[in-house]
Amino acid sequence: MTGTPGAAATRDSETPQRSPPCSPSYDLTGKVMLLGDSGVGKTCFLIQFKDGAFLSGTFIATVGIDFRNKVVTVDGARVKLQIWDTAGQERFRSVTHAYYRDAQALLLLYDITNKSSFDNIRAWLTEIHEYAQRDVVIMLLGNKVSGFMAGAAHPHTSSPSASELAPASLNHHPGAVTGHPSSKGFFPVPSSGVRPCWRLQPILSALEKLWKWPPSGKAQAAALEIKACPPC
Ligand SMILES: Nc1nc2c(ncn2[C@@H]2O[C@H](COP(=O)(O)OP(=O)(O)OP(=O)(O)O)[C@@H](O)[C@H]2O)c(=O)[nH]1
Repeated sequence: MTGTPGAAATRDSETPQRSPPCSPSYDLTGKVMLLGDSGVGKTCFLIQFKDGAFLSGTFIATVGIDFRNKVVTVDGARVKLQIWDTAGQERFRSVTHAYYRDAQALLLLYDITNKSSFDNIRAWLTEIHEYAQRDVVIMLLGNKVSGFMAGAAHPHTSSPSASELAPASLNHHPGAVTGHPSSKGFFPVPSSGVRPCWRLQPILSALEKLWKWPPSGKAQAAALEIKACPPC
């Protein structure tokens, strides 16, 4: 005789008893990565997204990679954003490259007070084109807007043109994304133009919803180039 005493036997013709499936607390999920030089504010950006707080104090560089989830409701759908914070330091690049492949959106940050962080955008784009999906949406975000006046010309938007950044497909959002107190009154605005692929739209809408911090004030953002949706 085989079998475990007391165990319910199940014949092929019978449907096994299963516990009801857990209903996830979201309808859609999207993987988003934060990229950019060390010190541009990626970790602060993530903390601001997740907890609505600005991480001030001593700068502690990220080691490797970390992520946080945030569920945002967009048009009645619950979108779970899995936001990955990567280390900006060169020595961790081989670790972070492995995570690019299944990301739907990449937020590429630079520090508007640090020109080299902007100049390095091109190098970041080269890496992105090598390791990320071809149709990934890339958004360029200018951080640390302290002292930057709403509507004023952005220090670095005049230098690179869309064609200079090509073949990257970017939405350019200078803004106070990390919520530093001196940056209040600014936030990136959604770009207009070609709508991204329908598959990515809920994820982008969720991101844009998160960006609407703080609720008052607006910064004018220049859309350098907008990604055309490849055929699905
Ligand atoms: N003035 C100002 N400082 C900021 C802002 N965002 C971040 N910082 C500061 O910039 C420093 C670096 O921030 P992090 O978020 O740790 O930078 P990071 O890009 O994650 O750096 P790595 O982990 O090395 O890649 C910290 O001292 C922050 O307090 C901002 O909007 N304004």
